[in-house]
Amino acid sequence: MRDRLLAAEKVKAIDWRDGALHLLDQRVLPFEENWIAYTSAAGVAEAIRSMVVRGAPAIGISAAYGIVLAARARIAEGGDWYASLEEDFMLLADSRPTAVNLFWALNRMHDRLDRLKENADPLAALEAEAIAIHESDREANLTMAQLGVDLIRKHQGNAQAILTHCNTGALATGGFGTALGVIRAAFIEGMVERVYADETRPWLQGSRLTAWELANEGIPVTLNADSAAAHIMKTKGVTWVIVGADRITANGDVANKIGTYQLAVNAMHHGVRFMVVAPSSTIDMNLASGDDIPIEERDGAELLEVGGKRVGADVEAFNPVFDVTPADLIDAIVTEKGIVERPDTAKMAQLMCRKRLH
Ligand SMILES: CSC[C@H]1O[C@H](OP(=O)(O)O)[C@H](O)[C@@H]1O
Repeated sequence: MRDRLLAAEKVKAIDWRDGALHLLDQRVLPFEENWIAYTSAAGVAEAIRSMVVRGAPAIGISAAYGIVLAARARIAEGGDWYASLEEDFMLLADSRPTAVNLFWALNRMHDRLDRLKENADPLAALEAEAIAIHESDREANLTMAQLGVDLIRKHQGNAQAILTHCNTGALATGGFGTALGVIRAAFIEGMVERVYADETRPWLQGSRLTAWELANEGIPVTLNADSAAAHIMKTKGVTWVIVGADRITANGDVANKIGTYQLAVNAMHHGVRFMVVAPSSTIDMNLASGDDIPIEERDGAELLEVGGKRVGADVEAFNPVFDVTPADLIDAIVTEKGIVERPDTAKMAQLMCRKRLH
């Protein structure tokens, strides 16, 4: 199956080349495909904050390359570059609060720096680490896609209709996608009749990004309002809700795009299985439960405007962009280390002790 999946890799959001980080500007997709080149940590931090690049794994990968850019600049400045680099680590860490992949990637880059051998070339080491983070996410995507398909086969044989939320595809990751990677693989294996994609207000990752990715590959996708999801589960033969994650805590609670929690409640009510797909870089064993996850609130203008056009009255707008789904509403968490069905603290701890499967 892996070869079939590799052949299906079409879109990418991140490109490290000629010593610069090139990001596909996701604020203007699907209407424009515009790449922006970044050569500074400050630029990458702003790209993450303003969602030029978004998606938990993609944010972490971009931040890792941001540290390479920062180290190059600090070394060129002269002086104690190691100390001054801390400022760039903090700048990138402050870009968005919820996706733990950002902090996982920055910690991994810092750890590489701290393990530098005497007389080693710091730039070469940091660049190799960032590329390894990128490549390992791509590999994790492929492993999770195969595991997710096996899980669907185990429970359904064929997945008639799947509902998904936000964008968890190539645009949110280092390659094939997390939840959307499972959906892509299931389609390739002839197991998907239709994908229902929540538009995912207010930033419209579903209608602008997921619908674009799936339509480009001939995967049957129907766009729906977020508020139609429960009715679709009730009337359209949906067998799985498959979503991504931005942070999974030690007990299996999952922070993901706002609207995920209500999908899980509705899935439980309608007997629809609920799958979360995320690499282990999304698992934060330092947090006991989802109550401790910082939930990003963005500018209310994102609710009051679409495409720069006002769509709401002049009132205060509350715009939390993530919510937390409790573990007891989740049927399975699929990672590159394996699957946890009916997650709990003990099972999550066992998972994190495992090696990657591929
Ligand atoms: C592959 S995980 C993508 C994850 O990130 C999204 O959030 P955002 O678009 O705000 O970065 C959403 O929560 C997705 O599930």
